[in-house]
Amino acid sequence: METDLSKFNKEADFAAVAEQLKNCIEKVQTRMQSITENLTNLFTTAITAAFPDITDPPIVIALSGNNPKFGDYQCNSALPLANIYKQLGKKIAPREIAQKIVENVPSHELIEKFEVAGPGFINIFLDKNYATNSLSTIFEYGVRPPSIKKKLKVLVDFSSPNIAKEMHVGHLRSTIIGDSICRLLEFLGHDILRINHVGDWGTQFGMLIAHLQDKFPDYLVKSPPISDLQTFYKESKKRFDEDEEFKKRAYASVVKLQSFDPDHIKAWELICNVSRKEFQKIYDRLDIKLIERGESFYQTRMEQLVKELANDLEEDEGRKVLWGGGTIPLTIVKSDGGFTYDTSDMAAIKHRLHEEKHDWVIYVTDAGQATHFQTLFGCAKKIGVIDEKVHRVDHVGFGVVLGEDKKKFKTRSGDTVRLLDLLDEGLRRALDKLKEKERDKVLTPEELKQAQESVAYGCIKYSDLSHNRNHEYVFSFDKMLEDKGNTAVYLLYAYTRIKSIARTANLTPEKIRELSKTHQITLEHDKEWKLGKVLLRFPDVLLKITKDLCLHHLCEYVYEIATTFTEFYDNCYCIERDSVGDIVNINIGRILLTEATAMVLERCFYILGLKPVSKM
Ligand SMILES: NC(=[NH2+])NCCC[C@H](N)C(=O)O
Repeated sequence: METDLSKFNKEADFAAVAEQLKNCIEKVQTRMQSITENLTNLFTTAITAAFPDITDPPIVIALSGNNPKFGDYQCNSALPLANIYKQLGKKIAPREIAQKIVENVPSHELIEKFEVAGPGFINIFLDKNYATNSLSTIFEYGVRPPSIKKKLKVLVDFSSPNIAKEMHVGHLRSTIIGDSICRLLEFLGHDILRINHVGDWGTQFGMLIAHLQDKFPDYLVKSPPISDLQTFYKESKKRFDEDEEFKKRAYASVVKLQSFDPDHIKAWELICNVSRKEFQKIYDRLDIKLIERGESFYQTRMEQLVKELANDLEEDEGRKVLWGGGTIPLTIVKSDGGFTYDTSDMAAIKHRLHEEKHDWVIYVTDAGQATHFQTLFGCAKKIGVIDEKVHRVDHVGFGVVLGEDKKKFKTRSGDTVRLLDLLDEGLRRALDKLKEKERDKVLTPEELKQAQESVAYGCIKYSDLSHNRNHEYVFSFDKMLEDKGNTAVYLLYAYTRIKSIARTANLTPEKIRELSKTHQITLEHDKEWKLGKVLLRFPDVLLKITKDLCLHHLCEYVYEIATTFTEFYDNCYCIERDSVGDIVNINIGRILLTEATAMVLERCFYILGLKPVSKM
């Protein structure tokens, strides 16, 4: 390339180039490249250049199947393009289209070569040098997320149990799925607010407070002993159903509470605190961080909302409802003048999108509430609260939890399962499993305890996340504690095995990082290459999950890493020994690949809320 030096404004250009370079370096340091995104961009360029007369051409990039003959990725745009031309009355053979596309793809370090195959598939072969360099950056900068278009303010509404009622397995699912979504979006670099939208404001508080006042008249000066809120709830409910006088007082209490009468607020706080303590025990055990902002938070906003909506509300048998284009309306004001779950959700979404200016709000609840959220979103669009051009809202629904008998998850005696009991059982069963494998004989008591907790909580979280959340799911400790198949136990073991390889070779992670400066990951052997390519898909997997918020994609990916690693390890020596078992050779390139695998796994585990242990 020739440069006209007379036009070269040295300082300004130097500064511009330096700036560009700095940006490039920063990008490599903080972000990993998404192969699918890169290919999509390249093929968009190629197809628009080759076929400028087609607006919005189909860009279809997919992973090739298992046969290396078909390359690593495919562009399958030629066939649909041929169809578009056919409809326009032009006959062009798909193979010819494919050929023309290939000729127009700009050269890129990612791609070694293309092959047009069959009726017009474009097989794409990744470049090994690119792969080696890309994987090596992991040692220097760690496992990084892919680029995002814009840093978003995201609110995730999850867990959200109800005060004075039992937190049940449905809430456990919401807690696990919601936490994992937060971890993923945080890792991608978004700004996340984790909100526990607890049910702390319904009419049930009237009867609870009235009952509290009767049973512990000195509650304002002495904390009442109501550790067993369930029983307390049942007692007050019984009185509410049987005693007209009490019922009246209960209603009066709600009114007083909702107008913030200090004594009623005090009673309400006492009751909420009991539940809060119980919920926190679960969150601490599962290492879940959440900020409580319950329905009560919206009381004054609900009052305001009703005023603002005066012209949009319709009378319906004494109720005031809001239609949003769906089959049912939201009930904004009940016939007795009170507010509902709908009212608080409408006030909440307005607060979230307009006062707090979130770009994206995610609700994680059971699929049974799908209609509620559809209606909420429909109404919010209608009254201008959701602007589809700038806001994204998702209801992340999930199926019901079933027992091993495929019936609703219950204890043997038919009661709802207490979550703390469930976690305790997990701990017990995890310990049994570790003892069965005689791990108690090799681990220190401290290591054993860590392994026990990692397995117990890990298996509960993982079995939930690894199932497509849209389906119902059978809760089975036997299944989740199996050490074969896509289970937490299998994966945690796989991870410790991978970590032990370098340990056997006497190489610490620090030493391996040191070695990565002078040695390269090897991707020569078929199985090395296969594993390397799986690791490079990490950014793509994360981007895919941001679209449908289905974490099972990540679980499938983790499982694929573990099984591909096993294939590699069975075929490629990392450490060679002589006949008496002494180490005679360490293959550094393979140790590097092993460590990169462990690092990607660690990152995935983190997003899934699993805590790997290096010894198990
Ligand atoms: N904004 C919301 N509606 N969040 C979900 C609340 C879940 C509700 N408390 C329940 O137990 O079903």
